[in-house]
Amino acid sequence: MGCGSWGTTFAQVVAHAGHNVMMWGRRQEVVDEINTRHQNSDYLGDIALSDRIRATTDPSEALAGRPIVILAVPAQSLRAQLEIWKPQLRHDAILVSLMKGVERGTHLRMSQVIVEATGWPEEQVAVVSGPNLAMEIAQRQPCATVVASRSEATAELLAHATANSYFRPYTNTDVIGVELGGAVKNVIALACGIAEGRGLGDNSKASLITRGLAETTRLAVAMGADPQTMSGLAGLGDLVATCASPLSRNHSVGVLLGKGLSLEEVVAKTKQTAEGVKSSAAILQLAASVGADMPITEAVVAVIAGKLSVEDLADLLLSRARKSENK
Ligand SMILES: NC(=O)C1=CN([C@@H]2O[C@H](COP(=O)(O)OP(=O)(O)OC[C@H]3O[C@@H](n4cnc5c(N)ncnc54)[C@H](O)[C@@H]3O)[C@@H](O)[C@H]2O)C=CC1
Ligand SMILES: O=C(CO)COP(=O)(O)O
Repeated sequence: MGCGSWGTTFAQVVAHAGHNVMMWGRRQEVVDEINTRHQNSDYLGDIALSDRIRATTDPSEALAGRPIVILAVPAQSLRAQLEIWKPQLRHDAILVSLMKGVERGTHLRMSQVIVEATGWPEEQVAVVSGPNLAMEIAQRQPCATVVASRSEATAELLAHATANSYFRPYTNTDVIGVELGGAVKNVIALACGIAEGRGLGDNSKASLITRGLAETTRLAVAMGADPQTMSGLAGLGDLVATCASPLSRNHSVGVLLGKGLSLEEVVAKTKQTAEGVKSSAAILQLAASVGADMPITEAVVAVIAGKLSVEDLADLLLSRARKSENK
């Protein structure tokens, strides 16, 4: 459900794992191009899509009778979409989130939004998160990911359904850690992009990545996650990929902010979803509710809100009281 970069690329992953896939998209021209030319040129250039993939703008055609439903719309639109889609879902369908965000207002992770909006049991919900830049995967470059569900059997089933010659899923039952790793790395990537846009080098970015992992871990553990998840693919793995890659939309938004563009100017230039822009404040509020200190996230939220200039960001972080690294 969603014909953007990741929805389309993931459909290709599933097709290459040997399954037929029906995609739902909002725009008729995108759906037509997938069906007739086997391409989604707006998002994936001239990548050839598998013949196993078909698309429709009709949600009931996409959903009716499907045993696995994969959700790939922007995080902040998920709840409204699920309210429309819920009546068409097969009662035993497994619902899978590909999204990396936290809902504004409720501070809920995407799997929690799914459970709340559909009434589905947690055991029928899974999430996929890891170092998975869509364009690299569309080019069949090898990578790994994490498929997480409260139910080991659900995670196993989905790993089986998605594993192919270039995509290696690992299972995990720590849904909290996997989802928070994915959501917070977008905020740290914004910070790394800002540093890059300001002309700072690799020491600054490595410091942000490492301390970013420390604050992600603080939040995740306070929410009940396993700290080991944070040194895995959905934690460190995705953080490194997103903070380093020019393919990352969050990273790219940060670079433009760092170069001095206003948020409005950057948003106007950015066609695709950069979840960190909208999720960062929700993540900070969630952290405040459990007493987790997240100084990099706080600084990014202040930049996005126009309360801190990019020139002052590094000074703010460096002027904090010194402390022990491991506390
Ligand atoms: N692109 C990537 O490399 C990866 C993206 N993700 C996550 O996947 C999720 C989706 O991202 P992408 O597919 O990359 O985004 P995208 O911006 O490429 O595509 C989003 C899709 O959702 C549709 N859409 C936009 N607003 C909508 C609304 N209000 N209601 C319904 N549909 C709407 C768009 O038409 C588009 O088809 C995000 O949470 C992102 O963080 C996760 C891993 C990799
Ligand atoms: O989540 C991603 C890679 O794992 C994609 O990152 P962006 O959303 O910043 O492009």
